[in-house]
Amino acid sequence: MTPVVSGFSKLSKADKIKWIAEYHFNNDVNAIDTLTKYWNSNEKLQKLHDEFTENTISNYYLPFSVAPNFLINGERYTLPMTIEESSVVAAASKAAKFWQTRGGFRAEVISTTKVGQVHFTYAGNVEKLEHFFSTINKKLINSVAHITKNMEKRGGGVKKIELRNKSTDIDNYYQLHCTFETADAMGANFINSCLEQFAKTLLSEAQSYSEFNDDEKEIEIIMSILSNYVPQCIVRASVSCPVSELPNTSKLSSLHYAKKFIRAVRIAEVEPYRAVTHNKGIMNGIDAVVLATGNDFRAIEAGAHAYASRKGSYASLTAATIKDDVFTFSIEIPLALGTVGGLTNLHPLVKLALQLLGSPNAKKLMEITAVAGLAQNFAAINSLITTGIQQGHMKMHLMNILNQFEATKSEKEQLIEYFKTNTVTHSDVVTQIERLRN
Ligand SMILES: CC(C)(COP(=O)([O-])OP(=O)([O-])OC[C@H]1O[C@@H](n2cnc3c(N)ncnc32)[C@H](O)[C@@H]1OP(=O)([O-])[O-])[C@@H](O)C(=O)NCCC(=O)NCCSC(=O)C[C@@](C)(O)CC(=O)[O-]
Ligand SMILES: NC(=O)C1=CN([C@@H]2O[C@H](COP(=O)(O)OP(=O)(O)OC[C@H]3O[C@@H](n4cnc5c(N)ncnc54)[C@H](O)[C@@H]3O)[C@@H](O)[C@H]2O)C=CC1
Repeated sequence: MTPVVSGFSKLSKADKIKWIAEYHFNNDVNAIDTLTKYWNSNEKLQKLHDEFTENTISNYYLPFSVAPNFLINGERYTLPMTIEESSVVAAASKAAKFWQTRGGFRAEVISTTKVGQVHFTYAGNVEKLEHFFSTINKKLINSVAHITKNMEKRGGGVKKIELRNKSTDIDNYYQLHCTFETADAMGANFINSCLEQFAKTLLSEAQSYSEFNDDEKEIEIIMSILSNYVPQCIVRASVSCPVSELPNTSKLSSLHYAKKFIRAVRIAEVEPYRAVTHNKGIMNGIDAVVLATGNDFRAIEAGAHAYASRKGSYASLTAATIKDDVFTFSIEIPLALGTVGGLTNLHPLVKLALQLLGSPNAKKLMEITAVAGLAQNFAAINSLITTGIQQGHMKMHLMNILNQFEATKSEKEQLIEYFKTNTVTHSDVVTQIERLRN
């Protein structure tokens, strides 16, 4: 068994690798070589990456791709996408190309309010707590003036603080439920700093509140933290066109296509097993743009899936309709994104990604990202209701399988040609490689 290590965090990078090699790889030089060959030859750049997180021993590459032809609110964009899965970028590009000749995507930010909470316990008279809160509400806001001063100049800051009584859920449990505007920042650090100060002010004011008895003064702060559930930080995006402009083939008329498409979305509205996969497809597009622009994809994922469950069961984040012979496909999703803060101004590729998008503010990035999700979902449903998902997905995945078998350039060329007219399956790729090699 690997021994317990103490002080690992304090070892140099070289010593960390030495330890890993000794206890996990039997000092195999190949393991050390794999870790070190991903280092950047530019020492300054490598140091920057080392310092993004802790105990860094190497870099983990993901492709940095682009999807062109996105027409959004009349402007043309090339989207940066960072994702490991084949066919996602191709699918986004295909959807963008399709819709750019049909008016493009429309997108609109509905609201940008974020939430944070101070969770505390208070064992005493509720009316007294409510009265106490009304007397300190302004003091709470004033106590964070040093933190909010610059944010207010940008039009942000604390919007409101409410006292919420949750004691029917958990004995003596209350919250300061606070709302914020954070301008172009995602806002986690800003909100958390404000909340921790609210908690301190709450405690100190309780100590000097003469109406409280000694027990009531013993408010206990459980925790102060922003919420990644942001149902008031919402963006909406849509595409629409006459039904007659939708794809049509000898097997499927445009009208039949539209009805089948709507049925596929309806299934994701009522059937959670389908909804989760449907929304996973949406997140293929969203996460790729979120990662490329240096945003927190865990926060985005958690918030999106919570929103998908807001009506009591997990459902589709997109909707589709036909009205007056016009097909409309839309998405509504919470996206607490930032174009400042976090890694946005630190990671050279993130900076480049934001420049590629024309240096958007947070609202514009919300619109672009929602569109990436909608486009991805359109491409996936288009495949699902026509050819099936495997045809296109496996066409894109072919190169990965060929690389797994270390196919030569000539083998690749021959097999790409062969699979132009044959469906790609893992087993047939193996058979065809063996055929070429024997
Ligand atoms: C894969 C395609 C796009 C092929 O589609 P196709 O019609 O065979 O592509 P094409 O070769 O005719 O090219 C048409 C356009 O597609 C794009 N395109 C095409 N190939 C490339 C490429 N190599 N690199 C970059 N872009 C590409 C590109 O825009 C191109 O235009 P062009 O550049 O030639 O003017 C299509 O089959 C498709 O959209 N499939 C859906 C794929 C998908 O959704 N993948 C996600 C992974 S599966 C999953 O995770 C989620 C899912 C699907 O389960 C969700 C759900 O169930 O809802
Ligand atoms: N639960 C969660 O989601 C948590 C996330 N985080 C992390 O926090 C980071 C995001 O926090 P932030 O406070 O956004 O980042 P941050 O603290 O790095 O930077 C944001 C700061 O930039 C400044 N700023 C400059 N120009 C601005 C403008 N135009 N608009 C707004 N602010 C401007 C403000 O001082 C603002 O507070 C992410 O890295 C995230 O992963 C941290 C804790 C918890």
